[in-house]
Amino acid sequence: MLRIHYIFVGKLKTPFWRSAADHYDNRIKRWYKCRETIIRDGAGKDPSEKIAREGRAILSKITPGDLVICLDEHGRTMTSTGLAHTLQTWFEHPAKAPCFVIGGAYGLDQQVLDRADILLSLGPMTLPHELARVTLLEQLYRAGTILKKIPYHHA
Ligand SMILES: C[S@@+](CC[C@H](N)C(=O)[O-])C[C@H]1O[C@@H](n2cnc3c(N)ncnc32)[C@H](O)[C@@H]1O
Repeated sequence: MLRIHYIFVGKLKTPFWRSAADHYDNRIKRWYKCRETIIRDGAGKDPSEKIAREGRAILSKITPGDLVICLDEHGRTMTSTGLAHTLQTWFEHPAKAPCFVIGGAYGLDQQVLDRADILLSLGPMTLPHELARVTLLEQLYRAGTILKKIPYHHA
């Protein structure tokens, strides 16, 4: 089964984000073996310390088999069809599995961004990390339906 790894900072605490994420996650899991790594929100009041602590934890969870895709509003944008086809090419790389990384409230540490193979933007506006997570999952579900020719994406 094709694999996807997620690294997310913080648990989804708000019930409606949790429920929306589960909705797409349960569908994606029919096709792909998904592994979710949750990084604890960095303790402390100083945002730069939090980001640095979270960054170290994220880097420690990335394995050599991960193709690192950091979600970042300054990254490259793709259409949903483009993501589907790109996902297909990532899946064809036998030694690597796509690993999607989403930061916490203050974003991702520069060292994590530097480790990324790809920076992927969901659009130029800044989303709360919970919504970025749900949007990513919906787009991965959509990509799966495009690849499997399931009538969900009507472009
Ligand atoms: C609240 S945002 C952090 C914003 C912060 N200003 C920054 O420097 O990144 C939390 C996380 O959600 C993700 N995110 C938010 N908006 C995004 C977008 N438009 N495209 C891709 N990822 C986004 C990123 O992974 C980001 O680290």
